[in-house]
Amino acid sequence: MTGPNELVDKVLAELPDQLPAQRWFGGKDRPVTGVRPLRTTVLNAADPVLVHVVVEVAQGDRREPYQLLVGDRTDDHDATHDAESAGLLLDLIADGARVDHLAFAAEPDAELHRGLRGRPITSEQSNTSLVYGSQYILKLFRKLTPGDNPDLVLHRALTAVGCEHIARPLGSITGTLGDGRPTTIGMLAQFLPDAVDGWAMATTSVRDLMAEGDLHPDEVGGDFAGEAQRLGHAVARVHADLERALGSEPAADDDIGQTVQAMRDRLDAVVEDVPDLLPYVPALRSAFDAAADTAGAISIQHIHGDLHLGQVLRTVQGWLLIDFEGEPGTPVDERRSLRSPLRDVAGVLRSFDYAAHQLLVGAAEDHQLTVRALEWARRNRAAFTEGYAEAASSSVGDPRERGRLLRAFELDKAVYEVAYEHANRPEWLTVPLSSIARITGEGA
Ligand SMILES: Nc1ncnc2c1ncn2[C@@H]1O[C@H](COP(=O)(O)OP(=O)(O)O)[C@@H](O)[C@H]1O
Ligand SMILES: O=P(O)(O)O[C@H]1O[C@H](CO)[C@@H](O[C@H]2O[C@H](CO)[C@@H](O)[C@H](O)[C@H]2O)[C@H](O)[C@H]1O
Repeated sequence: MTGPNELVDKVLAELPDQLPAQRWFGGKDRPVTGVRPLRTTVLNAADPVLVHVVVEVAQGDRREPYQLLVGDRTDDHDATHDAESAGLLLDLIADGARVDHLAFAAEPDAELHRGLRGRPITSEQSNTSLVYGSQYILKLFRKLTPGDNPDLVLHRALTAVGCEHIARPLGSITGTLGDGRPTTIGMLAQFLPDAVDGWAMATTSVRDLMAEGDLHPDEVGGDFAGEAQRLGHAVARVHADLERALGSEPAADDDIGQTVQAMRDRLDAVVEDVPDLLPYVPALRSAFDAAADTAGAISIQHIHGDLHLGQVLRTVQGWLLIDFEGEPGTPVDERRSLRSPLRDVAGVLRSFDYAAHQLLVGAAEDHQLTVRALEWARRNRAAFTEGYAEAASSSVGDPRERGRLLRAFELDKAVYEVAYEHANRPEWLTVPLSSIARITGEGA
């Protein structure tokens, strides 16, 4: 039998080669130059061996902490793939256990069942989520950001005001990184077994449309516009609940100036890594400048920060928003700051564009399908903004009346996506790039 220390040594020795293949590893854009353990905590010494490890991944000057769960039950020693090891984590939360620097806790009024086995969800994303029966989902944040994770903070705030469009938070795991700051490393929430994510629903609708080449989006059975409008209601209500829970304030001229400056800075940074963006830089800059000149009075508050169709779930009780962590590639202080809710609206609008065009990636040019994709995106974007306007709080108002600012947020998001796709899914780079070409009118 291999002991905890030997296992950890083996895993750490193999990690530099294995990281680039992990969906959750956010540094695929440059080589891993080193991995060193920061904290190693044995959660179970034997049968199954379960060790929590915080590692620091170095990529040249960039150094970032990630968490691993190491075990002896699976060939790759990733204990998140072992049902019994995953079950131990839930039991530790239910028990309110403390092991070394790790504090496991249930939320104050949550009554948790022990003894359930856990399985990783198949659609692995930036983090690793484990599902227990049809009851709970535990998200283990892979890249660790010192401090309370906005996902947990905003879920708690929304629960406190009775928000109906989120999954209830049920527990947490907190650790301590190098500087001694408590850091959220896991969040347990109510699992919605009947949920279908918005991306799956939207892309099914697009597929149905593409299969009926000569019909328009409002003529096919899988029309999504009604759902898009209801999603608009849900997003507006979550914004109103966040405002009720945590307040809002009018943005000062400085804030708008800084927001637009951050867009320009992001553009400068991304174009360095992705020269394909170069032809669009002048048009992007003037769209950002136009937003600065015309922003007028805007209200800022806590927002979702990375809203897209993969972050919304359709359940029998309506649309829910998940994953309030913000963009994984954005500095955490910016993610925790007060921002315009129009940013989230822009995120969903981008997502409709993605859903419409993803089937065309790598396919031969087909005029008919290109026109249908544009029609689908236009119809659903309009339905979503209409729904949002119907339910928006008075401080946010109708996004359609903030055209230039919304366009700038959309383009800024598309620039972020260029960086994200370059680092994670290079074959998808054409999706945000062709959107930028369309929106700025600079040709594809
Ligand atoms: N409460 C929930 N009920 C059902 N499924 C969920 C729930 N929360 C998340 N999921 C599923 O897990 C996936 C990943 O969750 P998410 O919070 O977006 O993690 P990540 O930060 O890794 O992107 C989602 O796309 C969704 O399919
Ligand atoms: O869900 P995450 O927090 O991991 O968000 C990251 O990954 C997303 C992709 O999984 C990425 O979203 C982009 O692709 C989506 C389709 O897969 C599309 O619906 C979104 O509009 C588009 O932004 C997201 O940007 C990234 O932060």
